[in-house]
Amino acid sequence: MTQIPLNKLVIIGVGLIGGSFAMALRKADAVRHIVGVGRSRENMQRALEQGVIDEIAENMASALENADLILLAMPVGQTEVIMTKLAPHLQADTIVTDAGSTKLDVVTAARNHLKENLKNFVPGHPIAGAEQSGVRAAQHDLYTGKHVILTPLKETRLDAIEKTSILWQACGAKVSQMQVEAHDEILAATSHLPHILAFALMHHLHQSTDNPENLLRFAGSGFRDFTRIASSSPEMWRDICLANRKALLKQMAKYQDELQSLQAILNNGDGKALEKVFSQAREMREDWLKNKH
Ligand SMILES: NC(=O)c1ccc[n+]([C@@H]2O[C@H](COP(=O)([O-])OP(=O)(O)OC[C@H]3O[C@@H](n4cnc5c(N)ncnc54)[C@H](O)[C@@H]3O)[C@@H](O)[C@H]2O)c1
Ligand SMILES: O=C(O)C(=O)C[C@]1(C(=O)O)C=C[C@@H](O)C=C1
Repeated sequence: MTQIPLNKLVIIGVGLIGGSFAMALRKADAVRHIVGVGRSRENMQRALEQGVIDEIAENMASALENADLILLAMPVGQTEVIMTKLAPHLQADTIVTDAGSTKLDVVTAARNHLKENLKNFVPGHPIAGAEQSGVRAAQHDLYTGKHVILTPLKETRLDAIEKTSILWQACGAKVSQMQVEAHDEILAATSHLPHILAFALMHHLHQSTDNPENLLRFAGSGFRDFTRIASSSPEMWRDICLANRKALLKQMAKYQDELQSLQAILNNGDGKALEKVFSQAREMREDWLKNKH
């Protein structure tokens, strides 16, 4: 009989991401017992009833006792407080990993709080998700075929990285490694900027009309595609934008330059220049779709 990789898994923040990790590992027969640590009693009760977790933690000490692996899957703004709470109860061989969308802030919190257990910390980020949140939205196949980026520290134990990779692979994901700073720069461009643009567009429309129903009555699928991610959790995106604000502000400044350049082209009625920009943009997107793996 093959050995089950995890005897006890602890999920802190049993929402879309933590819940989906639990469901995927259970489906893969990779875990025996799952304990959830939560903020809202209602969400935790639902997680228990859905069979996503086996137990709601009474307190951090009992939750962490004999844990093989802890996944932090709450909004990144909660990382400091959670690390402060879990650090005193960590056992020497428990792996701690996370799913946060930003990495420098999370790694800094780990350096501040995990002390001798820093070697057990494997920072991670699944590039998979949705605009819905809460355990109700969790799915066992959320990570199938998706990338997971690990940003291990120089102190991280190799076997902890290996184990975390194996677990994400058991969820169906493709695991890569990256430097923390590179991660935050890249994700500012491909995830954080698009989200802030989608929120900004909806907010701009909200501010620009007294009659939103009338304005949006004939909005079509293009509008739906562009604004889907503006339905995402405001709390989660507040935390991400603040945590990665340096890289995000750089992207926003460049994006404003792009808009200004398009404004000038339009002012000049320069159809040739407009078509050139659109062609380059389309080509890049088509190549990405073709090569996506
Ligand atoms: N949603 C996405 O698309 C996506 C993708 C990749 C990574 N992430 C990251 O994963 C994490 C979770 O995102 P999500 O989409 O699952 O959010 P979510 O809102 O669905 O779940 C987060 C859960 O954490 C709980 N929580 C909040 N504060 C807590 C605390 N102090 N202690 C314990 N539980 C607490 C909330 O009650 C909620 O159930 C975030 O850090 C986010 O940046 C999200
Ligand atoms: O599909 C979505 O709704 C997402 O926003 C997922 C998405 C993204 O692609 O930007 C959001 C945040 C993450 O940290 C990773 C993935």
